[in-house]
Amino acid sequence: MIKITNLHKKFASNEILKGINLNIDKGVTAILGPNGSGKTTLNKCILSMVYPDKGTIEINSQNIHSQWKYRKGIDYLPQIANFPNNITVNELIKMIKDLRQESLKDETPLINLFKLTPYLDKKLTNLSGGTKQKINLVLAFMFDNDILILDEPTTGLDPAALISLKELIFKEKQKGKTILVTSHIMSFVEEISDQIVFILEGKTYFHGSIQELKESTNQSDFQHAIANILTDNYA
Ligand SMILES: Nc1ncnc2c1ncn2[C@@H]1O[C@H](COP(=O)(O)OP(=O)(O)OP(=O)(O)O)[C@@H](O)[C@H]1O
Repeated sequence: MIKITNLHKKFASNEILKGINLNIDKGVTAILGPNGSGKTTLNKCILSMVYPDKGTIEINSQNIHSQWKYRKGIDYLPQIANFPNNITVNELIKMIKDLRQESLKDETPLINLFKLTPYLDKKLTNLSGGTKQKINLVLAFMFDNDILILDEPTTGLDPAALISLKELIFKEKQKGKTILVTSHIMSFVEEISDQIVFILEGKTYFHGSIQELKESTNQSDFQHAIANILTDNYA
């Protein structure tokens, strides 16, 4: 379980998180909110890639402040992955394995799932955006930790890869993992999520199930429920 209490973060005078309180349980939790609302910043605080100004984050009842070992227990798909462009896919996979030095699943089923075999000896610079994203997904799913953070996992994926991604997420969820997903694709969010967190103006505006969100916004359709929050607050 991830427990976030009174989390604040600002960049210079730009206040992004203004007192986030959240308890994130096992299953799939979607972190939603408008562009720039702080979803990636929240993910990075959980990973200690960004240090909060105030507040605490506990993972399995341990405060992560000044800790680093806990990060080995989190698999992460960044929104933008910057790897050296002149190495091959095989070299990248080996590099990440060497860096993380931990038990991992065999990546071959993931390579097959995303049909990446023809690309293994190609340099990253020669790959399309969608193919790079599939490789990033392999890198995120090839370890087997209890927490998985996926920041915009659908970016650039073709429909077949999108189905494969959904299957993967379901499989990992069945294992009892805690999975955080950030996405602007509401149909995807609706299919995979158990819980929705909506961040607005630095605070947790809503946390609950999709059904609860529909009821609280008086909408029968998920996409309209989300749109309703935005128009209510920005119209
Ligand atoms: N390292 C940084 N330095 C300065 N400002 C930053 C930094 N990281 C993020 N920001 C700012 O914080 C705000 C929130 O960014 P963040 O990426 O967390 O939003 P987001 O909700 O993930 O957005 P999107 O939906 O567009 O991906 C933005 O205004 C961004 O410019």
